[in-house]
Amino acid sequence: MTPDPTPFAQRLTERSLSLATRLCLGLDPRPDPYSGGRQELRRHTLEVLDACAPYVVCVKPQVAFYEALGVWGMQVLEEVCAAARSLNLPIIVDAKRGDIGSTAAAYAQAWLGGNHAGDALTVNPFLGFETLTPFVDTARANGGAVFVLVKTSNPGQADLQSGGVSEQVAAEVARLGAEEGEGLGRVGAVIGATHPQELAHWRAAMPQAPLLLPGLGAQGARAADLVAAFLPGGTGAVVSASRGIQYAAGLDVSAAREAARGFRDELNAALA
Ligand SMILES: O=C(O)c1cc(=O)[nH]c(=O)n1[C@@H]1O[C@H](COP(=O)(O)O)[C@@H](O)[C@H]1O
Repeated sequence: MTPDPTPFAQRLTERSLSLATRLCLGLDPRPDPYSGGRQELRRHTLEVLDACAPYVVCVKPQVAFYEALGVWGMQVLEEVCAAARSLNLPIIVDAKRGDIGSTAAAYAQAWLGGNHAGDALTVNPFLGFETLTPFVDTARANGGAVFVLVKTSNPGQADLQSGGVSEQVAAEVARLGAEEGEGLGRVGAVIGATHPQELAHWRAAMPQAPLLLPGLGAQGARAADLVAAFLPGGTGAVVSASRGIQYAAGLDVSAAREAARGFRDELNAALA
């Protein structure tokens, strides 16, 4: 698979502006709702992708949901990524990887390398900034990007992410972005959409970072509260929802489409 040569952030911006959307479709298939078994899960997930594609900037499969289904699940992930590619949808693989440098290099090769499943990857900085290098280098070589966890959406994030730790990670993201030159770079940041009062701060701290804001819908974040995360012109950030779209009304694919359309419209109205 030949990677798209256009830098990832540019792909996001172009698609965002041409389709007037800032929504990222999370695809996290859970086994419970499918009385028809695995094939129903596979078919439904692909149908939701197809139905929602016109309303979203990009797609974000969380790999845990596919890993939990074993080898078969990983094949479904490959299918989801192949379908997204054929729809020209940028793919953020949400795997939150991080390890010592040599292992990080293997993770980077797995998720961002030549046979990559995706274009961008969420990465965990807990093992130190030196361990981000293989991810950033591999993303650079493939036109991809990384999204570094800076301030996650969950209540328990405060245990480890307060006390200046997130500030240090943000400073490193900003430093890496500055190395890239002008404009949005290939090193982005994850900021939970559940922290609306902090968004202006994080946007200013990482001026060149594309931001990924998860937490819309099921975790209680609201589109109207997220404007401060965006750059002028309403670019520079994408907001993701998973359960709130795929399972908006059971397994009803039309309801998933309407949920995606609704989130898109709410984000656009907030930014108008
Ligand atoms: O990196 C992420 O996407 C992420 C970071 C974060 O801080 N919080 C968070 O919820 N996520 C992911 O975003 C998705 C949220 O799913 P929903 O709560 O169903 O919309 C899941 O795939 C989470 O793993």
